[in-house]
Amino acid sequence: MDAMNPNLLVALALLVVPALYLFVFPKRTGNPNSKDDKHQPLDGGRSKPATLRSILSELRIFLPFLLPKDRGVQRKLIYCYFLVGVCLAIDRVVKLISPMLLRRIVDALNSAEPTTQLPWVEIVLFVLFRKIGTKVIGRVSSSYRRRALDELTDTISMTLYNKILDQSSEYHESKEMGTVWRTVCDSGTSAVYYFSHVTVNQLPVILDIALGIGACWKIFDGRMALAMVTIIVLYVGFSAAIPPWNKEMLEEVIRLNQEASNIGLDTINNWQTVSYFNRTQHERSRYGKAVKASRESNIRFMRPVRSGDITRQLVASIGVGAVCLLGCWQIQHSSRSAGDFVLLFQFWDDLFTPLDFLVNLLPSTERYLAESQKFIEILQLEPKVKDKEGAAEFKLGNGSIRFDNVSFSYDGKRDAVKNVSFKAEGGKTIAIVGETGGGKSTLFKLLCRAYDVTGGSIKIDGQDLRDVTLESFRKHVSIVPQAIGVFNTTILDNLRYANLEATREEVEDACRAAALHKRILDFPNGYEEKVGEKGAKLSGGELQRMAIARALLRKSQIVLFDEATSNLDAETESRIQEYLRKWYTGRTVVVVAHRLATIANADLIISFKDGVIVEAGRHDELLAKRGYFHLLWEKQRLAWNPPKEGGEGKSLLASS
Ligand SMILES: Nc1ncnc2c1ncn2[C@@H]1O[C@H](COP(=O)(O)OP(=O)(O)OP(=O)(O)O)[C@@H](O)[C@H]1O
Repeated sequence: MDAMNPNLLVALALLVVPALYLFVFPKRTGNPNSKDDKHQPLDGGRSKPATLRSILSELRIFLPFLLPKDRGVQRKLIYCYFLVGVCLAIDRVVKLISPMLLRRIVDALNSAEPTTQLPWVEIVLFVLFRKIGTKVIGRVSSSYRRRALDELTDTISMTLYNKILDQSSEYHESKEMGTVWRTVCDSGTSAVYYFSHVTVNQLPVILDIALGIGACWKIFDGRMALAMVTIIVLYVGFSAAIPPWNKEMLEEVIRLNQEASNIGLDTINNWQTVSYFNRTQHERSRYGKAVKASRESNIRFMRPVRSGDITRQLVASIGVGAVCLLGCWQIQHSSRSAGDFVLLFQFWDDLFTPLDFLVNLLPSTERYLAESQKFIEILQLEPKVKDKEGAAEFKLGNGSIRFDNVSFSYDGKRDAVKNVSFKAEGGKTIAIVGETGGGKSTLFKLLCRAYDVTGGSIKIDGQDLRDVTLESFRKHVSIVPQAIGVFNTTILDNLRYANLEATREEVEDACRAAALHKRILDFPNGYEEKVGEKGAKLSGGELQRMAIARALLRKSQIVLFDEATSNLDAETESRIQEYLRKWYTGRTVVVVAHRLATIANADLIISFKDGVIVEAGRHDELLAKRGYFHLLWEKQRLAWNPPKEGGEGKSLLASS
C-alpha cells in the first residue's frame, strides 16, 4: 500500500466500476419483462425518458400556487419561504463545520503527547452543531415548511373545487365525480408534498456537494477533489444509464390502481342494486381481480426499479471505498492526521445519502407528474359553457321564449334536437310532449343553458342566452328536474337551498302547496330530519314534492318542470296541479309531461318526436288535427280505460 500512487488508485476506481457495470450488471435494454409481459409497450419497452425541459414545462402549472394572488396568503408564504431559506443556509454551515470539529476531537485524542485534557470545547460545539443544531434547525424548518404546505394545499383544494364547480353539464355527466374528486385531492396534495421535499431536501444537496468537495480540496489536495468529482460523475452516469421508469408500465400501474378503487366505490355506491340482484359474490370477485391486477402490475413495475437501486448502491459503496483508500494513502504519506480521515469520511457520508435521492430526481419527478396527471388535467380544464368576453347582464322582461332553428348534439354525431323553432309569449304555459327519448329534457337543458346549442339560437326576452352572463340569467330560472338532487342534511336545509333567505313560514307554505307539509311533520324530527344519502329516507313522490316546493320558494319568472309529478298518485297530483295552475299566472312555465291530461290547459303544446317538432298548438286544436298528439292522447286514454273486446282502441294500439 505504501508504494501505491494516488493516481493509480483513482485510475483503479475508474476502471473497476465500469468493468463491474459491463460484466456483472449487464445493461438492460427495454422492458425486463418483455418475454412474458403482455403489456409490453410498442416501442420495445424502453420508454422515452423525461427530459429536464419536458418536466420543467409540466411543472410550470404549479408556479401560480407558490405565490397566490391573495395578498394575505402571499405574505404568509413569503415569511415561511424566508425562514425555511434561512434554516437551509444555517444547515449548510453546520454540515461544513461539524466534520471539522470531529477531526479536532479525534486529533486531540490521538495526540502523540499523552494528555489527560479532554477537548471539551470541541465536544460541546460538535454536539451543539451536529446534534442539537441540526435537530433544532430541522424542526424549525419543517414547521415553517408545514405551514407553507398547509397554505398551498388549501389554495390547491380551493382551485380544484372551483374548477370542478365551474365545469358545465357535459363534464359532470360524463365523469364519475366521486372518484375524480378523491383522486384529485390525493394526487394534488401528494404532488405538493413531493415538490416541497425536492426543493427543501434535495436541491440543496448540489450546494452540499460543492462545499464538501471544496473543503476536501483545501484540507487534502486537488487529487482528492478530482477523485471525488470522478466518482460522483461515474455514479451519476451509472444512474442515468440504468433504464428509467418505464412510462407505459407506470401509467398501467396508475390506471389499474384507479380501476380497482373505482370498482370498489361504484359497488358501495350501488349497494342496493348489488343486494337486490344478490350479486355480493360477483362483486367480491370483480373487486378481488381488480386489486390483484393492480398489485401484480406494481410488482412488474418495481422489479427493474429495485435492481437498478441495488446496482447504484454497489457503485456508491465502491466509490466510498476508493475515496477512503486514497485518503488513507495520503495520510500515511504526509503529515496529515487520523482526524483528517474522519473528516473525509464524514463529508463523504453526508454527500452520498442525499446524492442518491438527487440522481433519482428526474425519474421520480416524472412518476409524481404521472400520478398527478388527473390533477393537472383538472387545472387545465375550461368549461364548455361559459360567459363570453363582454357578456351583458340578463335583463328580465316577462319571460318570452324564442327558439330559432335550434339543433344540438351531445356527441357531435347524432342530433338530439334538430332545427327546432317556436315562439312563446312571456307569462304563458308551454307543454312539451312526445315519446320517450325524443329530446324533451334536452330542450330543457338548452333552455337553462346547461349546454350551448350547436346550431341556431335561443332568445329569452330578446336576448341570446350566449350573450348574457350565466349568473344573471340563471337567477331568474327554476328547474324541477326528473331526478331531484338532495344533500345529506335536514329537510329544511334542502328546501331552503332554493332560496337561502326564505323564512320558516314561507318554507312551510311551499310544502303545504306541494302536499308535503303533513308528511314532513310525521318524521320524528320534522323539518330537522336528515334526508340520508341521495334522500334515502324519502320516497320518490316525496322527493318530487320537495322539488316542487323548492321551485315555489325560488319564485322565479321562468320555471321548468320536467315530469314534475310523474311519481305522484292521481289525487295528490290533481291537488298540486290545482295550486300550481294559480301559481303559474304571470310566469313563463315550460312543462315536460307524459301524462297528457296534466297539460290540457297549456297555452301552447309542442309535440316532439326524434328531436323535431311534429305539431304545435292548443290542446283542442291538436286533438282536432287528429295527428301525432291525438295518437298519443288516445293511447293514454285507452291505457286508462281499456276497450272492450273488438273496440276502437284495438286498432289504435295496433297502429303504434
Ligand atoms: N348526457 C347525454 N349524453 C349523450 N346522449 C344523451 C345525453 N342525455 C340524453 N342523451 C340522448 O339524447 C336523446 C334525447 O334524450 P332526452 O333525455 O332529451 O329525451 P326525453 O325526451 O327527455 O326522454 P324521456 O321522456 O325518457 O325523459 C336520447 O337519445 C338520449 O339517449
